[in-house]
Amino acid sequence: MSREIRIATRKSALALWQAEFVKARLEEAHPGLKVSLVPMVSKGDKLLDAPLAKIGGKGLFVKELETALLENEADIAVHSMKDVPMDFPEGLGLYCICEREDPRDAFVSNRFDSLDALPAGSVVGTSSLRRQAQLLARRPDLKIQFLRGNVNTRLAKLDAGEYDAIILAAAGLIRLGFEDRIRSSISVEDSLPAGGQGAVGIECRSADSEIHALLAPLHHRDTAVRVTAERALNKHLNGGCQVPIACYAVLEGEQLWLRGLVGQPDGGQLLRAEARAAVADAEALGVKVADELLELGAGDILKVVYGEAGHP
Ligand SMILES: NCc1[nH]cc(CCC(=O)O)c1CC(=O)O
Repeated sequence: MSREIRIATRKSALALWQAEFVKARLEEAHPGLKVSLVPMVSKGDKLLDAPLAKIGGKGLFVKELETALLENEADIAVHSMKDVPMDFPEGLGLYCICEREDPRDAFVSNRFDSLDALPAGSVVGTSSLRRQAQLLARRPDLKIQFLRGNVNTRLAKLDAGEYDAIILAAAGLIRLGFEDRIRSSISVEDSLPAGGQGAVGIECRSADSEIHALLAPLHHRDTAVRVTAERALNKHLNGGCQVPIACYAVLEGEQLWLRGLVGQPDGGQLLRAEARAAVADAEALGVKVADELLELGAGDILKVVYGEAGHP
């Protein structure tokens, strides 16, 4: 194989880890293949200090990478599936989803072992409305304080004493070698994850069949069907990881079980729905659970959130 594969990637530690992971897997699957990284600074990284929901627009982290693909400056882009918008620009698509890492949220603290061990009034850092809604529903006494930045920055802010605990995706911590910082994993029952959490996906040009074939050994079918159902739910609710929508699918044999949740950011109300369907109906399952959430009143909650975040 004479061709080189160029991977467009953000420069954050997690993005670089994921790009290096895909590079290593590609080299392993295709001995002799040349794979290189094309690091770029994304608009989301430049705006790391502003609340994401307020600067608005899904996929802030993704756009620059897509431009590089369209302008043929790179061949593939590696994404956290949780951050990938539902729709792709003309000429691009998602052609590979790798095996999912731990999908749960993780409780990280230097003083306490778990959420339940936090004294009343403790300060918990997260800027995810999804995490905030579920935390406050269970522990209305907690104070949620805004926390952004990449994984290293967030841990540094915890260590500086600004928070009693912070909540992060377990997957990011594990990938970056910070597994020992996880004091307890929060069950999916207590904190339903964001759609796609823990999974890495690969975007490339739709016409580049040579790349599609090279990516095939990295594709993990079980993860892909689960994430397909989750993304269908998100898409139907016009959601992303910056809104209080959670969803999580698991396989029970050849049957998919999808749970979804929409919550008021203050935890006052959590709407839940779930359903099962055959793997072949993954997308329809996502739409079905989303529709059930809408019937329960999810639209009213999301209208307020989108309004505040400046969405249409
Ligand atoms: N929204 C940021 C983001 N996007 C992906 C991950 C890491 C975990 C994953 O792959 O889902 C994180 C950090 C976090 O939420 O703690």
